[in-house]
Amino acid sequence: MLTQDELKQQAAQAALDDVLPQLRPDSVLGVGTGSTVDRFIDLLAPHRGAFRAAVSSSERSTRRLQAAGIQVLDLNEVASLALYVDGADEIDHQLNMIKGGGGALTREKIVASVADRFLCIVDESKLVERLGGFPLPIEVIPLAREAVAREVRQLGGQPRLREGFTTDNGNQILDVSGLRYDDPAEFEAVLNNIPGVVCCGLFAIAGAQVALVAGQAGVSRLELRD
Ligand SMILES: O=C[C@H](O)[C@H](O)[C@H](O)COP(=O)(O)O
Repeated sequence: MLTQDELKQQAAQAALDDVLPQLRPDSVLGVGTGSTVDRFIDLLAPHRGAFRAAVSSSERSTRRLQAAGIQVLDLNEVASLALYVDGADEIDHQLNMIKGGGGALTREKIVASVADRFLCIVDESKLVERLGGFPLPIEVIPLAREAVAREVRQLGGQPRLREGFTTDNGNQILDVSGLRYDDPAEFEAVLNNIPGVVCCGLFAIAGAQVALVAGQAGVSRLELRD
């Protein structure tokens, strides 16, 4: 029986196998955040000569990429990204995701939005029939924290401030449990519309195109048709 850490390693290896043939000397790769992506970065390090640079979605990943000798570009310096690789806290079979367990959701959503293709790497514990078991992270402007919390309660959620945590953007996170929604993209838009919400951890308006899910029986590939 493989441990969750071993499955994350397998997902990262599968991502590397997927990504490497696509890299060109001028390629810039979008890189997400989290323990699964950390493994991907470590596997990518020996191949740093095969591509130009990365765009990172967090200070944490930037430090790890730079320590691996991979150049990190500011997103403003990049006109397009062919590919973005990131983990998720939950993913459903339509490749909608909940992200932000590590608090990097806003930069992740921005970098992902620039990329042509989102490759999600997860262990099988993250694959769910319906999103919502994992409390939904919402990044908020600090002065709007209570106002957003009230709105979220109106929507049926129970918000909880992530104590002692500040995002890379200087904001706070509300982790919201108890939310029920049938249409993740529609609900993402509702949350986006609350004043003071910087970003919510639902990635459904633009989800992943491909997911590599590492399980006891191997890595399966879930792909959305265009
Ligand atoms: O903010 C963090 C990100 O959204 C991560 O992609 C997510 O939390 C999954 O992280 P991990 O690979 O550590 O489970």
